Amino acid sequence: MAKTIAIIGGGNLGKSIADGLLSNDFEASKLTITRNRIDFLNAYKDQGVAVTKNNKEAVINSDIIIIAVKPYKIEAVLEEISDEITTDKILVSVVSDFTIEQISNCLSVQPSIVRAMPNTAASVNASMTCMASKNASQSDMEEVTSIFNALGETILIDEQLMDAATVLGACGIAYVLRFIRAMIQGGIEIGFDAKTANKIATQTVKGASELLLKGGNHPEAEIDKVTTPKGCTITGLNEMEHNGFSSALIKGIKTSLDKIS
Ligand SMILES: NC(=O)C1=CN([C@@H]2O[C@H](COP(=O)(O)OP(=O)(O)OC[C@H]3O[C@@H](n4cnc5c(N)ncnc54)[C@H](OP(=O)(O)O)[C@@H]3O)[C@@H](O)[C@H]2O)C=CC1
Ligand SMILES: O=C(O)[C@@H]1CCC=N1
Repeated sequence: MAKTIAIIGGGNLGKSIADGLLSNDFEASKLTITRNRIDFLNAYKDQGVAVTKNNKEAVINSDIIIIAVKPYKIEAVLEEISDEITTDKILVSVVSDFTIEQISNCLSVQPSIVRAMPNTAASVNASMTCMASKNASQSDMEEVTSIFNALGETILIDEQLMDAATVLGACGIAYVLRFIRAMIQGGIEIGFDAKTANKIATQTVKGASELLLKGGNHPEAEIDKVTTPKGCTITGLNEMEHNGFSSALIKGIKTSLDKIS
């Protein structure tokens, strides 16, 4: 990760990426972050990151440009920086619902363009990042992959699945957090103080994930190990299903996808 990086749009996701990079000992002096309200980036400035409103300057000074503005702003930003984009730079867009072709159409020259869909867990190096490209050279793709590998896990997908990746991986953080919050609320109702319920719920979610990530089993195989016949787990689990637990999640995921596409 020796190249210089600009994050255009230092908001929630842009800052998560910056936090992940800096915690991986990426040199602050090689990172530029832009946004309009640069006061909100003082913590990065204090660490030696270049903080500016000037997108053109950020692009000129950087090898890899990560665009992290809201979808309705990307066209204007690409038009603004188009003259500064050269073919030796790598353009990475984490913007949802804006295709590689649309990005390409906003540029006068064609650098390697990569669409990446990380999530806010990039800040703690635990992102799931789905990536797609059409024109990136192998070495440019390796460069981008190494950045996102440092921030968590990466997989290459067909660009057609990028909206689905946005829902499952990026929105997914919110779905899981709402699940954890409900666990905590339930934990408090059955007797724990909020802090203890939070600790038990979060570590249990981490443990369940690790069982799948490290053990490689299907979730139901692990559930079978917990459900004693006539026991409290299956009784509670079935009550959740009677109330639409799995169905609510699946419907929510489909509704999120309908909203993007
Ligand atoms: N948040 C998430 O979990 C995820 C978001 N995404 C995608 O990432 C993108 C950013 O989302 P998110 O971080 O949530 O949004 P935010 O609104 O938090 O961040 C966007 C940032 O862009 C800045 N900005 C606006 N206009 C410009 C400009 N002209 N030049 C430079 N910076 C500008 C804003 O700064 P200011 O407020 O100072 O104007 C703001 O800090 C979106 O396209 C979203 O779809 C993808 C995956 C996950
Ligand atoms: O909710 C949104 O629109 C964005 C896309 C992925 C996460 N946040």
